[in-house]
Amino acid sequence: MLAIVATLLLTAAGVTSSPLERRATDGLNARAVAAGKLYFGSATDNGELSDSAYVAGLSNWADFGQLTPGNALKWDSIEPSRDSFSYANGDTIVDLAAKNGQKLRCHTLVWHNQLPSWLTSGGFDNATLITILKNHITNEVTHYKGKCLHWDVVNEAFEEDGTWRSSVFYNTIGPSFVPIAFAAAAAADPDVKLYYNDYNIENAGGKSTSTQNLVKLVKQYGVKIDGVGLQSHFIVGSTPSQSAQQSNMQAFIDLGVEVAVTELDIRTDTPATSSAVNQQAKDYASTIAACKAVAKCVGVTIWDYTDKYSWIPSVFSGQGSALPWDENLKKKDSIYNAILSAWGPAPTG
Ligand SMILES: O[C@@H]1[C@@H](O)[C@H](O[C@@H]2CO[C@@H](O[C@@H]3CO[C@@H](O)[C@H](O)[C@H]3O)[C@H](O)[C@H]2O)OC[C@H]1O
Repeated sequence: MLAIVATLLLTAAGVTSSPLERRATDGLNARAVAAGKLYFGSATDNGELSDSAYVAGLSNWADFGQLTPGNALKWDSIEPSRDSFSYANGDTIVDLAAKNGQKLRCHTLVWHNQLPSWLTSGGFDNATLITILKNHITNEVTHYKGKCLHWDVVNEAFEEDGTWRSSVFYNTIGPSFVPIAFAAAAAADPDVKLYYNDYNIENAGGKSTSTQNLVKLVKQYGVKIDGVGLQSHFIVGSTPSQSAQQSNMQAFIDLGVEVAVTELDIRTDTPATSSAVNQQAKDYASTIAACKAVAKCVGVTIWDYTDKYSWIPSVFSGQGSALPWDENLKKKDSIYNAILSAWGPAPTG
């Protein structure tokens, strides 16, 4: 009723909404929220924030209700020298999300990559490395206390066959580096949701089973773990089916945690053919539909929203074109509309 009165008053005053303004109430995030999810979001990075057209798209809440810093919160960025913390890049993205009314996924505290050399080459013994680990987590989580919806506490602890990954943390401390990390994060911010995050765990298999065992391990230590992040870096045409993704999500949920799709992109050989783009639209839709169908899948994040800033071509030679916006920031209608439809009806009122 209020909306009708407001519309009548605005119309009487000669103010009518353009198609663009009407559209701004609908979008990828608006549909996710209408479907009962917390957000549809995008990763971003500091270098891209000087591109005003990019920032305008990223800041559109109707499409993106959550931001994830792609690099700014990693160890080499935050603690480049021992016990010297540098929050400027992280704060820039945290402040942008707050200004836009967007939630924040904080990524990531403990990962084998993007570590400073003082840490990897320090030759620290078990006790000293545990002190360093706790100090890093306590300092960073305290700095962002109250700002993050989720923290990816530990990222990618397993090899492809599901065995523990060789890393400075595992090699020195053993598997208990994981519960130690979660305990330090929980102590620094008791309200933030704490996640384990990995790739190739979106389907049943050895790596997913090992991740389920990790959830049990953290709980056996009496330590809080709230969620598992399914990165979902997929290849066009070989993404897991919707039902495979759903049953895998459910296996985690049955252990008492929630799940989120945290880094979705679907790469193809470049230049992309029209049949690849059509298949990508179907593949995006099946992941969205899986998350929609599983109540405790809380949201979906794409790993940046435009091919202009995708990490894929720099890592997978000859591949790319993995995101719903192209290199000119132009929306790929078939993919965008497939995601909209998979979330379901537009919000009303
Ligand atoms: O030169 C480096 C550059 O290599 C670095 O690239 C980032 C690498 O990490 C990417 O995110 C990861 C994607 O895979 C998942 O497995 C991880 O969870 C993510 O963190 C990120 O998108 C790239 O930009 O960036 C910093 C440069 O100095």
